[in-house]
Amino acid sequence: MPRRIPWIIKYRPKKIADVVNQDSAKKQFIQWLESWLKGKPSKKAALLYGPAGCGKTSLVEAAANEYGLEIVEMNASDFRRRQDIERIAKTAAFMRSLFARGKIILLDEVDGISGTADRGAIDAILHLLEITRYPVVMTANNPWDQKLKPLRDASLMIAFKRLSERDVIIVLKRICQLEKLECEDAALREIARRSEGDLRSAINDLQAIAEGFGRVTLNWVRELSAYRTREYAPFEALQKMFNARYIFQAKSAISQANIDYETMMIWINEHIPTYYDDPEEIWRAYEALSRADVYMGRIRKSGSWDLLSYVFDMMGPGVAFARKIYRYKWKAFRSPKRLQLLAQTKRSREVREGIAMTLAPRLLTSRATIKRDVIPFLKIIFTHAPKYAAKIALGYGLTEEMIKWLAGPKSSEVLAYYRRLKR
Ligand SMILES: Nc1ncnc2c1ncn2[C@@H]1O[C@H](COP(=O)(O)OP(=O)(O)OP(=O)(O)O)[C@@H](O)[C@H]1O
Repeated sequence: MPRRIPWIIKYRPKKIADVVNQDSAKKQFIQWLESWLKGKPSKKAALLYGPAGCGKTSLVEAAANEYGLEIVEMNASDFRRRQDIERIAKTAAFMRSLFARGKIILLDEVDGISGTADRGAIDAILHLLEITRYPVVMTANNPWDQKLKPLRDASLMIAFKRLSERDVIIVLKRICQLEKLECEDAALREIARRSEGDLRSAINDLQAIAEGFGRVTLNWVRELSAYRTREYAPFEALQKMFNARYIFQAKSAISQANIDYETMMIWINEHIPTYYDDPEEIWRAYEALSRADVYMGRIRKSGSWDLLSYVFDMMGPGVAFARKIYRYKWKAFRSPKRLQLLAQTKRSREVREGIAMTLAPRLLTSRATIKRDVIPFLKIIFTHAPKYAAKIALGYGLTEEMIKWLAGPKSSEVLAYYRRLKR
């Protein structure tokens, strides 16, 4: 599959003038930025707020481009990690060296913090504002949560408007021209109407249709939205994914499965050989799935959820288009063995977890250590020394279910002593 650049990246505004509409926001922002560059900022931070996909981040990027500034960026999921805030704070506090470029510190989606009940993150940002030598820009869809009041008070508040259908159509038309795409006006109007002013989603729809069908017609726009409105059971999602004719069908089948994407990955992993029998197709499908797994690993490590779209690209289209030619094949996709095993052992794993949770605070060690080092010893004691085991169970407050789990065939003996002691 050729490497695909998302159009929201390819057609990001490069200059301030490319940011459609938002004249008042642009004016306020540039005045504020210039006050910084002259060394006399009116406020240390600006908080750009407004609906999704209306140009907040785009304006910051375009301005940075025009003024030759570097963007140091963080998004809300990073705010919970203190060391990251400190890393930014250090960057912000250091003197500008002779050759270093000026910087803008961008804290995207600060409204993500309000849900975390994390006062520490707000304090860390306020501290950053005290020491910064660079302009700090925050963005939010909804900055009105009570928890964000200290940030509002410390910032110049700049409102962005929801883009009109007309604005959205202007941008879509430009992209169609640059991509030399055949586009029906009615189709662009429909994409714009459905986007409700979110240009990001409108551009993504345009790209999905263009790549799927080569032409942008009203019919294809309707087809795409019909695909979006359903949830699929996993076996149904696999059927649709493997038999998809178009990239967007494979992708939406996966993203609309009614299970989480990690479980979906287990389903796909098990069923690649169910669907494919050509070794090269199997190899290519696993290659794509392993890339999805690599992206998932990066998301888990860094919290960069914007990579999730690539996970879906690899799991869905990547696996489905591993085929050499298109042919419809109906296959029965059963629940993966690994999931069945996990379901069978679920209760047992819960009891083991319960023992670890009960013992960890008493033995002043981690749950992992209890599971690794302590439980195996307890099992030996519970199966060989019932009287002693009963005393341990009583002393540590283990439940009868936990005793049965630890004692196995000796359960009745240990329980008899335990009940006697309890009386
Ligand atoms: N006013 C605009 N003019 C031109 N392009 C825009 C505009 N608004 C959005 N876009 C396009 O949509 C994409 C997403 O926009 P952007 O990241 O600026 O949205 P945002 O307002 O920061 O949204 P969010 O609150 O969801 O982060 C950009 O890459 C750009 O291509």
